[in-house]
Amino acid sequence: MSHSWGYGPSDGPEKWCDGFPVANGPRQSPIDIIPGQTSYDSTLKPLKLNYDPSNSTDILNNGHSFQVGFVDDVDSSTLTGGPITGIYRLKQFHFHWGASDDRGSEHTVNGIKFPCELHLVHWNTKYPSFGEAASEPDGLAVVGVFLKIGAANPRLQKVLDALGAIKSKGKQTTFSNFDAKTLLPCSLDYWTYDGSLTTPPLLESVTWIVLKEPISVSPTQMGKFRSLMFSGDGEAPCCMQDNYRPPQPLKGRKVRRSFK
Ligand SMILES: NS(=O)(=O)c1ccc(C(=O)NCC(=O)NCCc2c[nH]cn2)cc1
Ligand SMILES: [Cu+2]
Ligand SMILES: [Zn+2]
Repeated sequence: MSHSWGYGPSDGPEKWCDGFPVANGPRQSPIDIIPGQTSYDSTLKPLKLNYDPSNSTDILNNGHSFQVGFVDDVDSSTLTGGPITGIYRLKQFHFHWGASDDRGSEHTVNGIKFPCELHLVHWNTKYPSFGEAASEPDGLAVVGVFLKIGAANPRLQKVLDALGAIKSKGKQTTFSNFDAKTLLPCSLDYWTYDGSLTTPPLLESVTWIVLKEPISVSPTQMGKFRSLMFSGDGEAPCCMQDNYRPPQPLKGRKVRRSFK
C-alpha cells in the first residue's frame, strides 16, 4: 500500500487539500453533530442491516487503520431502508481512534469526542463495483458507531485478538465467520447527512448514517487498538493512533434524525 498521506504533522488532515482539493468541498466529513440543530424526519425508514456472518474474509492493516473485508459480489450482507433507496452491500468495516481516551472519533456530538468510531462501509448496487460507486453522489453509505469507555465489550474481542497478526502496514490474515451485526448497539436510531470519505480521496459520495447509541469499549481494549503500527516492517516504528480527521464545515447542510 503506497500512500502519500497520513495523520502526522507533515502529511496529516491539514495537508490533504494539497493533493486532494476536494478536501475544501461543500460536503466533507466528518462533522460535529449538534442534536438541537437536527430535524426529525418522519419519512426516514428504519435501518435494515442483513449481514451474513459467513461473508467475512480477511483483516488487513492498510497503514491508516485496520479493516475487516467482506465478500461483496453477491447481495448477502446488505444495508437497506434508512435514508437510502435500493440495496447497498457491505464491503468492509474499520475504526478510527486516539492516542488517549479523550479523543479518537471523527464525528463529534455537541463538540464531544469519543475514544473510537466504527465505520461500516457499503456501496450502492446500482453501480457495478465499489470503485465506480465511490465516485457517485449516492454511491456509498457508511454507518458510524461511537465507542464509549466502559465495561469491556466481548463483541470486540475476536477482532482485537486478531490484531497481533497484522501489527504492521500491509499485513493481512484470514478472518472468517465474523458477524458484523454483533458490533451494533441495541437502538438503531440515527442521524443522517450527505458527506464524504473521511480519508483521501475524500470523495463526496457518502450518505452518512451515525447511530445515536454508542457501544462500550474498555481502556485495556483501547490499548489493543494502539498496539498497531502505521509503519511497515523495516520502517521507523510509528504507533497507529490519532488516525481521525477533525470535523469539517457544515456549509449549509441539514442533519436529519430518525427519532423524535
Ligand atoms: N473513513 S470512511 O469515510 O469510512 C472511508 C474512507 C476511505 C475509504 C476507501 O475505500 N478508500 C479508498 C480505498 O479503499 N483505497 C484502497 C487502497 C488503499 C489506499 N490506502 C489504503 N488502501 C472507505 C471508507
Ligand atoms: Cu492508503
Ligand atoms: Zn472511516
